[in-house]
Amino acid sequence: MAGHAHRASLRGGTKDGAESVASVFRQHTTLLVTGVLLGLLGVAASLTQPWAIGKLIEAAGRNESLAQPIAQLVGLFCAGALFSSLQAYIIGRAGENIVFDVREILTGRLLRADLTAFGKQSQGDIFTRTVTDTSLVKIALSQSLAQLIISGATVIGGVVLMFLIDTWLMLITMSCLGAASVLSIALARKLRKVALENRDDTGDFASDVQRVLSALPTVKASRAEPREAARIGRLADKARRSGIRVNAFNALLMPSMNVGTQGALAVVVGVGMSWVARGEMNMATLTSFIMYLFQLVSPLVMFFMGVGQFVQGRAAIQRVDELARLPQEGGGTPAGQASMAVGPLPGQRPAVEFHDVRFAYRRGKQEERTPVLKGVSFTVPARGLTAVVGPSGAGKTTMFQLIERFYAADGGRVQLSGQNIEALPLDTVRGLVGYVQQDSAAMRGTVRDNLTYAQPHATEYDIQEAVEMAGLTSVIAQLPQGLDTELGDQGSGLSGGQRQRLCIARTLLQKPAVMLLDEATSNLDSDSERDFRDVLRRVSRQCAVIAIAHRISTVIDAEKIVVLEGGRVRATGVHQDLMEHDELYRRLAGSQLHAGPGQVAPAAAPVPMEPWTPPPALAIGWPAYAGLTEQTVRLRPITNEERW
Ligand SMILES: Nc1ncnc2c1ncn2[C@@H]1O[C@H](COP(=O)(O)OP(=O)(O)OP(=O)(O)O)[C@@H](O)[C@H]1O
Repeated sequence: MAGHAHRASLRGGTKDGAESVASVFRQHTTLLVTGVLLGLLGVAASLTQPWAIGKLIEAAGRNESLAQPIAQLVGLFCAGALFSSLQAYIIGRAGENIVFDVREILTGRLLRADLTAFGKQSQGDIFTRTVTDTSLVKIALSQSLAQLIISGATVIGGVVLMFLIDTWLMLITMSCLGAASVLSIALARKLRKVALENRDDTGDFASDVQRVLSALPTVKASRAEPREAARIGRLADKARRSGIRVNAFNALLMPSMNVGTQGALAVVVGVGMSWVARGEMNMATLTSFIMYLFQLVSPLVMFFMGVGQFVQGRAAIQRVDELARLPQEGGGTPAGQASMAVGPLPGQRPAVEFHDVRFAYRRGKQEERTPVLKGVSFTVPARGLTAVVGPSGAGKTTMFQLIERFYAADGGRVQLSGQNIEALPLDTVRGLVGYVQQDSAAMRGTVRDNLTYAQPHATEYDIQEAVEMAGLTSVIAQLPQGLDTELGDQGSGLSGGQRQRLCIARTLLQKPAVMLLDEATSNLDSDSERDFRDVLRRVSRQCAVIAIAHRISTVIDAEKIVVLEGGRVRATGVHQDLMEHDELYRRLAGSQLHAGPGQVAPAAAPVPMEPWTPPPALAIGWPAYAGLTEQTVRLRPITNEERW
């Protein structure tokens, strides 16, 4: 429980992600310490073995019974094997738990990352850090750390016992090992540097592969395969070269220790045998000493292998911590936000208000700002269709991103039904606002998964209604498994227009209080677009619909049109007024907005607001809004009486 509470606090708002890997490590110290203790018992068992062999040799020399020394020796072998396998299992288990927790925390922080900060990271590098680097963290914090402690203890224990056996022989051994250790430590330092370079190079390689794969049709259409293959090849080669350097230092690390131990062995055997020949040392003592020296070789090698792995793991820990430090949305307190109670939002206020809103995206490392919205003010009524038109780059989508609170305004105020959206919990804002994006975001998974993504517990009835309203019924009927047909990445398997309708249905199912449509009809054919206009009319009686429109047919139906130019509201009004008084609107209506024959001439009469009863088959089950309230939209199931 404590561990979970701790993890929750980490997810919820660690200011400095650098603590996260260390904190996870601390949660697993009990298991790790148990593993290390078992390993130390194994060390004790193996350190006693040369002593038992010495006893066996002495007993044989004295012609005594060998049964007891042999039994002792076998017992020590078995105990050593048991303890070391238990230690390996427990440390391995702790390692898996560590990597699970690190990945869980990292995923949580990535999903709640602030979009400005997230946008600066390459997705391939994020992927490498989340998958590969976390595996290295596991190895560093479990296996190599345990290996360092256990083999370190074996070496220390062996050294102490060898001192007790013969001080001079041990001093000779120490001087050989000391020289080798100095070299090994220098190599380990260098290894850490090249390991970090290699992790970065691997991240760059992964980023580029991801970049190309996500735009594969563009690559093919541009005949860029050879260029991309060469470019990715160069990055792969850079990773290969730094990988070889890592390997070279790793390869030098162990032999440097081996040379030290082998040198020590040669000297000890030579000196020891001459002492035995002169009768200054007995054979059993020399055998025990040499056995300890042999026993020292493997732990010493393991120790320096552990150093190598730990050093590489530290490079990975650094990269994971950097990623965990990504600034979080809404101050990084999503858990608190989601559970915060919100009072009812007043019903008579406009659904959305922009008051002198200013905003600039931050680009590059220096966070250079180019103003995009330069004091935008307008209001959107609680019901009805508001169209936003303007030249490309005017800031229309940016306005939507501020309403969704993907970004915070630099100045001014964005209000949802009279409340500053900065003061509302993020979860509430995103529950109230439904967003059909410009590029119709669909995902790998079934059509049903895609439809119910914002409303996972939607009933079959609601799903059918949304599908019907979005004009998807015949499309789904033709799919091999209907709603359960699998789609590929980015919803491949459907046409652009079908994907767009899928996203519209998803948003309809969410029953938002404010629906944002970013060129949502751009991929629809004329018939589908006409049907969708009918849907819009019905939906806009239930909630505020704000549509970025490039078709005049959408715009002439609007109760209000906002003309945006260069990050400023240039004019607002209805179609006929704007045609008469706004030069840009007239130009847009004549060119960029596409009119079907006979569609432009009459100014559309405003859609009446009186209650309207739809045919039962089309009722989507929207709540009858008295106003925008957390209760009606998010918390309370919709009753039959509330359905329209
Ligand atoms: N993530 C971003 N980072 C930096 N600049 C951005 C980002 N998104 C948009 N911009 C810039 O902000 C400006 C407004 O973009 P926006 O997408 O809001 O325009 P728009 O009016 O919706 O255009 P369009 O009709 O072409 O979709 C553009 O100059 C664009 O280059």
